[in-house]
Amino acid sequence: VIKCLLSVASEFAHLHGNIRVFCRVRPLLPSDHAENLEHHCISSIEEVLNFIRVFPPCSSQEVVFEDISLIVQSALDGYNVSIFAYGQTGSGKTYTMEGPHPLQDDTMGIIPRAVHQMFNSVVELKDKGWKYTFTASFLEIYNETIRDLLVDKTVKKEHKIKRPTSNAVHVTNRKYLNVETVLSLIKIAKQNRATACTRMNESSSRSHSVFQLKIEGLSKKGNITSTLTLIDLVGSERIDKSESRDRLKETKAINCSLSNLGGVFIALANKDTFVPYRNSKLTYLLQNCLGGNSKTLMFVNISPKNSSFGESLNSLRFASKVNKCVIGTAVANRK
Ligand SMILES: Nc1ncnc2c1ncn2[C@@H]1O[C@H](COP(=O)(O)OP(=O)(O)OP(=O)(O)O)[C@@H](O)[C@H]1O
Repeated sequence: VIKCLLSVASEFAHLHGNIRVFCRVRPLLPSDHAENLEHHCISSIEEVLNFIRVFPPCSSQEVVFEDISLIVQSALDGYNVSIFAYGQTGSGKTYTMEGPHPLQDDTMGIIPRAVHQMFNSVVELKDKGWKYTFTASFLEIYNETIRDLLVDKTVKKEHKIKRPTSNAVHVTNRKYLNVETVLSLIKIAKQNRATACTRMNESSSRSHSVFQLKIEGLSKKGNITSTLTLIDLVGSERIDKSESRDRLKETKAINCSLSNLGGVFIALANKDTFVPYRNSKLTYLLQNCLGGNSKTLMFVNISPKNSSFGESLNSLRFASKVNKCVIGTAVANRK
C-alpha cells in the first residue's frame, strides 16, 4: 500500500495543474483507538507526501487558513474562487470547512474565517474608495435534490437551477442573507444538514453543502463582481465499505456526483468542447465557478486510521487526477 501511495504522491510532485490540491491529515481521535491503530500509517502518509502542501495532524485551523487566505482575498479583486473539501466520511471535511463548534474562535473553520477576513478587508478598502456588498446563501445537495440550509427544515420549497444567461446561474427560491447575519446562521445550517447513520460515522453527512458569498464592489475606478464558493463534499467512500444497504440509492447518487465532478475537471483540462456540467446538480450549480475564469482549490482530507488506508489511497488518486488539471489562467470580473 505504501508503494502505491508513493507512486500517487510522486505524480503530485511532477504534475502541477492550476487547480491547487492541499492534503490535510486529521489527528487520531480517542474513539479511533478502539480500532487497533497502527500509528506508523500516519507518518507514512506524511513522509510520502511531504513534498506537496500537506497539513499534518497537529495543524491548527489558523495555520490552514493562513495558506488559503490569499486565494480567499482574491475574491475581493473580482476572481471567482471555489474551495472544496474532499474525502471519506470522518476524515475532517466539515471540521476544515466549518469547524466543530461554529463561531468558536480558535476552532473556526474556513467559512467563518473567510467571512471575517472579508469584513476586515472591506474596512481597509473603504479608505481606498471601494464599497462592497455581500450576500450569502447556503445550500445542500442531497440525493440530487437541492435544499436551502438557511430556511427551516419544515419549509418545503422546490429549488431548480436556471441559467438565464451564459454567465449567470440562479437557484429558484434560494434565500440570500446579508453577511452580517449569516455567521450565526452557519449553526442553523449545520443542524439542517441531512445526516444518516453509517457504520463509519454515526453523524455522517450524506450531502454536499455549498456556501456561496456573492460579492459586488464599487469604486470610481471600476466595479467587480465575484463569488466565493466553499463546498463540503459528501463522504467519498465506496459502496461496499459503508454497508448501509437501505441507502444504496443514496450512495450511488453520491458516487455518481463525485465522479462527475472529476469528469468536469478532466473535460476542462482537456479543453473539451463539451463539459458535462449538467450531469449532476453540484456541477450545474457551480458551472460559473469552475473553469478558466476561476481559482479552484481542493482539500483532500485523510483519516489516519489504519483501516482507512484503502479509502485514503482512493482519495489521493482522485486528488492526483484533479491536480493534473490545467484549466487556464483565472481572469477577474472587472469593469
Ligand atoms: N484537524 C482536526 N483536529 C481535531 N479533530 C478533528 C480534526 N479533523 C476532524 N476532527 C474530528 O474528526 C471527526 C470527523 O470529522 P468531520 O465530521 O469533520 O469529518 P467529515 O469528513 O466531515 O465527515 P462527514 O462526511 O460525515 O461529514 C469529528 O469528530 C471532528 O471533530
